[in-house]
Formats: sequence, C-alpha cells, structure tokens
Amino acid sequence: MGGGCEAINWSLHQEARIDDWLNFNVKQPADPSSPFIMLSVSEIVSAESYEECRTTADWLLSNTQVRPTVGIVCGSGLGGLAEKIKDPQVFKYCDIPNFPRSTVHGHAGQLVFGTLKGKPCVCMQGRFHLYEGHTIQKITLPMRVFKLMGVETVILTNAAGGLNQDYKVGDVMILKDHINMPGFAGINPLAGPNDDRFGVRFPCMSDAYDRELRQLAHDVASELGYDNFLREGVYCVVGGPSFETIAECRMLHSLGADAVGMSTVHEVIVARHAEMRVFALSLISNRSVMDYDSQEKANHKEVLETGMMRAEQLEKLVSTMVTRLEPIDNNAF
Ligand SMILES: O=P(O)(O)O[C@@H]1C[C@H](O)[C@@H](CO)O1
Ligand code: HPA
Repeated sequence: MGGGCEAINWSLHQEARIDDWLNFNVKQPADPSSPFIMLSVSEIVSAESYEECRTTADWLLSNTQVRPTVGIVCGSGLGGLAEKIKDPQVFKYCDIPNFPRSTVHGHAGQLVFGTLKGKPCVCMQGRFHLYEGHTIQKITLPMRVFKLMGVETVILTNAAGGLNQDYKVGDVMILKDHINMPGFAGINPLAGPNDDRFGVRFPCMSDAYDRELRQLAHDVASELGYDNFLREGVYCVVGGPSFETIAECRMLHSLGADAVGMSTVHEVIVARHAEMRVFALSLISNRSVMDYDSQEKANHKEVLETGMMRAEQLEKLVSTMVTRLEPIDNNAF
C-alpha cells in the first residue's frame, strides 16, 4: 500500500476492500485540483468503522423481525434484565460480524432482541471494556450499530465502587454526569477523523444524561418504594482492571465523583454523538476503600454478588421505565 500507512496485518479481503476504498476516496479526489490526501491507517479504519457498523446492523436486521427503539446495556452481574425480554431472539457475540468477544465473568456475551412490556428492545447481555484489550472503537461499536438499527434511547447499567461515603453497598445511583479520566489522556472514542454520518465533530456533553429520563427514574422508583436506596451522582470512569488505590479513590472523590467504574462513559459519548437519548445507572457493588486503616478490599466476586442481590429491583425499575418511554418526536423544535 502507499506511503503514510503503517504496515499492518490486513487479510486479503480487507486489503482488497481498502484498495477499493483508497481508489475511490484518495486516488480520485473530489476536486481534481486538490492535492492527494494520503489518509493514515487510523483514518481508513475510522472510515471503515461506518462500513463495519452498517454491515453489522444489516446482518442483525436481516436475522430478526424486531426493530428496536430501545437499547439496553447490562453491566457486570446485571444480565438478568435480558431474561425479562419476551419472545427473545439471541445472537452470541461470536456469531455477529465485527462484534468483539466478552471475556469478563458475569458478562454472558450475547445480544437479545425482543419486547420489554411491549416495547421493541435490543439488550447487550455483557459489554466490552478497555482493560480486556479491545480498542475503544470496538467497545463502542454496539452503540453505532444500535443507532443504525433505529434505536432512539439507550439505557446503560454498570457496577461501580461507591466513593461517596453516604452510599451503601446495594444503592443504585442514577448518573447525572461523568468524569472521563482516560479522556484527559486523549483516550476518547471520537478521536480521529469525524464521521459526519454519525454526528458532529465536537458534540456537547453537558446534557449527556437526559433530564426527563432521570426524572422518570425518580418517579418510577418512588412508585416502587425504592427511594431508600436510590441516589443520583457523578460517575468517574478509569481504565482498570486493577481497582483503585486509596489515594486514587480520595483524589476522585475530591474531584466530585460519587462512584467509580471501568465502563459506560465511552458508550455514552458515542451514543450522544449519534444523538440517542441516554439514561445510565450504577449499582454500588462495593464501597471504595478511602482509609489506610480499612481492612476492606474491592473484588469482582462481591460485585457479582451485589448484582444478584439487587437484580430484581433493577429489572423492575428499568422495565417499568421502558413502558413509559415516549417515542422521540423528530419534528419537535
Ligand atoms: O461492566 P461493568 O462496568 O458493570 O463492570 C464492572 C467494572 C469492571 O469491569 C468490573 C469490576 O468488578 O465490574
Ligand atoms: N472500581 C472500579 N470499578 C468497579 C468497582 C470499583 O470499586 N466496583 C465495580 N466496578
């Protein structure tokens, strides 16, 4: 291939597709007077990402009659929500073109289509994390596939450590905002050339967590009698997989974070870039260790156990919210 593209191990098929792409997009610039613009591999890959997402969405839509308007992402130990989906059609991630593989215990690794209280849904039973070694484009690919399948609202769940000292294990925190620690080091799913077919170059994140959906969650939780364990706060994402040190927990709390986790934010950024509504909640699976005299130790077993303990209420909360979701009026000003 031409200069400017580092040598990487493309398959023959991919090489052929890239040559086609280069011939179409680079060797014949739209404006003949313009100089050749040699794209780096990352630009080719990001341009490929639209094609990848389109291929994946078309493959899924050709294998199910469901046309989902709601997308749900189940975090560690929270996959039970997918069991509530009626008339489920299940696709294992390993069978879905371009989908990564889930490798974390507590993440089933399958996509479930069906209806939740009559609403057409698609549910990720298991998600992907940077610490598994996936690229940030791969872990957020499902969000773009959701968009291309017609999803309007994304509901994300995760398990997180409680930095806020008022939080107890088993509390549920509605996310009102996030702190993207990896983002400060340039690790952002939107880094690289922007694909206008998904969204704008500089998307706003100050309204990432839909105010109406947060209010709906509070209303439903009150009706269900969940007020005693419902919180609302700021979620901070870190890379993981090691849990945070005491100094890190103290720092993150001083920065305004109420909970710390290893997921969700990257998906939210891509979902908002594509102008889908976002609602997210954290199950506080453990209290972050903030005191050098503490004997507590964060561990994944405790995360999964807390998920099982709170699963029923979380499923009830989310499924009831789904029944009350109004379709987005695309003509509304
Ligand atoms: O997918 P989530 O964010 O729920 O998974 C949490 C964070 C880590 O991946 C893992 C740590 O126990 O659980
Ligand atoms: N830190 C980071 N991620 C987590 C935690 C935690 O304490 N608990 C569950 N996921």
